[in-house]
Amino acid sequence: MSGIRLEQVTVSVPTHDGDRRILEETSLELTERRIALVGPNGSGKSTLARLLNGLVPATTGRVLVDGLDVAREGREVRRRVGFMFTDPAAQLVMPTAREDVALSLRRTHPDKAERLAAADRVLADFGLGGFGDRSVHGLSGGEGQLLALAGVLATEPSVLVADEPTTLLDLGNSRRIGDLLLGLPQQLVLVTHDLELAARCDRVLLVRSGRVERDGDPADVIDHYRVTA
Ligand SMILES: Nc1ncnc2c1ncn2[C@@H]1O[C@H](COP(=O)(O)OP(=O)(O)OP(=O)(O)O)[C@@H](O)[C@H]1O
Repeated sequence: MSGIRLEQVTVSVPTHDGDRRILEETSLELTERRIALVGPNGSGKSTLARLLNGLVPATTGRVLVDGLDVAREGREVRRRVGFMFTDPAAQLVMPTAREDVALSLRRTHPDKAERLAAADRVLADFGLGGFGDRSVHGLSGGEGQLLALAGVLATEPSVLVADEPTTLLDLGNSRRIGDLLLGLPQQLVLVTHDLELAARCDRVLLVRSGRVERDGDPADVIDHYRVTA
């Protein structure tokens, strides 16, 4: 299992009346396979998640993934850390489903014909067998999220960070994607408002007002969140 380490990390953003701290000093060691970040809107969950692949830079402190400093070795870190957005439209960039997955396979399959054939196999593995020629814009929310997950996993990341991946989905698709994510062999860092899903993780962090307020056993942390929400 890979290891994520935050060393005295803060995040501040510039505003019209000076810098605003959106993540207070945070030090963490994340080694469990499935980790959920829960907490109120605007508490800093996405900020914490985005630090892990450099989408948000640390203002002070360091973020390390498998010993690699995200600020210095961003390229190598992004190879290891896949990121899944709430809205699949944010990450589906090619015209068709096949081409979109193929884009993720560039490194492992330099030959184009082989790459497209491999993309079809990936689509079939995700239950999207007949979708190769479909436009990425014409997919339903659940199909789009499945395709986004197929694409990010095709890059063979050792960590998957998923920012509210089930928020836009109906109950059935939400379960399907949730089950898929929790069953992955990779380390998963999941931002979610779905407390049932969070409860199935190995560790839960409650983020509130830019700090990790509780951290540990899912049932304990979720109970605390419920009574203090
Ligand atoms: N680039 C930015 N510039 C200014 N403020 C920002 C920026 N990014 C985040 N913030 C603010 O930082 C706070 C934390 O945002 P963040 O997106 O991390 O919260 P969150 O817990 O993921 O929220 P939600 O559950 O609503 O998605 C919010 O008040 C947000 O408005």
